[in-house]
Amino acid sequence: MVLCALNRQLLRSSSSCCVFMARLQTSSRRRRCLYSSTHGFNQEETRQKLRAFPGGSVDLLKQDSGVAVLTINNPARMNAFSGSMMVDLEEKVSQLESWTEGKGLVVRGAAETFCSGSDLNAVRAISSPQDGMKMCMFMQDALTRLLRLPLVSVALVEGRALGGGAELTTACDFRLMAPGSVIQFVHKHIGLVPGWGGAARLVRIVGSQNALKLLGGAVKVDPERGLYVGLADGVLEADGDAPSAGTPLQQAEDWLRRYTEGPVPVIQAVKKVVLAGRELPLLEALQTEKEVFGTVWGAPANLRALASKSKHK
Ligand SMILES: CC[C@H](C(=O)O)C(=O)SCCNC(=O)CCNC(=O)[C@H](O)C(C)(C)COP(=O)(O)OP(=O)(O)OC[C@H]1O[C@@H](n2cnc3c(N)ncnc32)[C@H](O)[C@@H]1OP(=O)(O)O
Repeated sequence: MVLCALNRQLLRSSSSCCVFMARLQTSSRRRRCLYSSTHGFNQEETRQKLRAFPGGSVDLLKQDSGVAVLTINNPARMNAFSGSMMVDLEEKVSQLESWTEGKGLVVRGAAETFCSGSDLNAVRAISSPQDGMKMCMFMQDALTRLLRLPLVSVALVEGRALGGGAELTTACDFRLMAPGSVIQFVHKHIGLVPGWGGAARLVRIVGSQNALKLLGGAVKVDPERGLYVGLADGVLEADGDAPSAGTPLQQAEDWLRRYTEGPVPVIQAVKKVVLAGRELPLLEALQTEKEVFGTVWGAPANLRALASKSKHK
């Protein structure tokens, strides 16, 4: 009887793991958005509404190394997200979802500061609660898909990452902080809570007690505290201390290289199996791991490695 139940569970998990794999592999335009009309959400309609709040840009540089750089670019507003930048972000995530040669991603802000969240002028102008919710759902979808990219991603935090900017750092696999930088979930100070998925991701990164402290206390997280609570994965060298270390972007790319060195299909497979382990119940995660394993077993990188005599350190 137990075996039958397990078989039924495996069958159920097999179908949902295929859905998970399909979600990872469908082309970006066909990818299912987190929200639909049943939630009162229409992505194209929201895109048009957001475009009514112009300013700044989100720029994407895809490099031959397989590492892309996404820059939040609105320095006159401390890289605050205008409405059109939210649309830009979603479009760049779509491009990255279709980038078959991608292995890594650095997310950073222009002019040596990260991002100060939503453009408060746009927030004030987004009058109706319904439109506020649509912005929230639009950004939750974009940031969830950013985190689900089959790329190893790192947020390069210089200056300040505030509000939605702090939430954006949690939509990357890792966070590197420059000396003097601050990640602060300031939402409480404006009578809000995170809305772009930052609370759900923060609990998974630092645990519920630390998340409650960082949100409830709107705590200024400097590099030392970031390392202590597990929000930061590394601290950059200060410019003057080690000129050989290079610019903050060079340091971030050097740091990322150890986790993206290798064939594209293998690095993408690594991210997919970790994603499954992070998001799925055990049996579905195991099924997805099996599916992903099947894509690399006997593939060129595997056969080349088996044919070579070199020992792996
Ligand atoms: C779910 C996300 C959430 C939501 O949408 O509900 C949010 O993210 S709400 C926004 C949360 N962010 C903030 O509350 C940060 C607001 N900004 C500041 O606290 C300061 O500007 C700071 C600390 C980022 C920088 O202070 P500093 O004194 O160094 O510079 P200024 O304040 O003079 O800022 C320079 C210039 O940038 C404009 N600015 C900065 N942040 C924003 C922003 N979020 N929206 C719009 N504009 C912003 C600021 O107004 C200055 O412009 P100026 O024309 O000189 O007034």
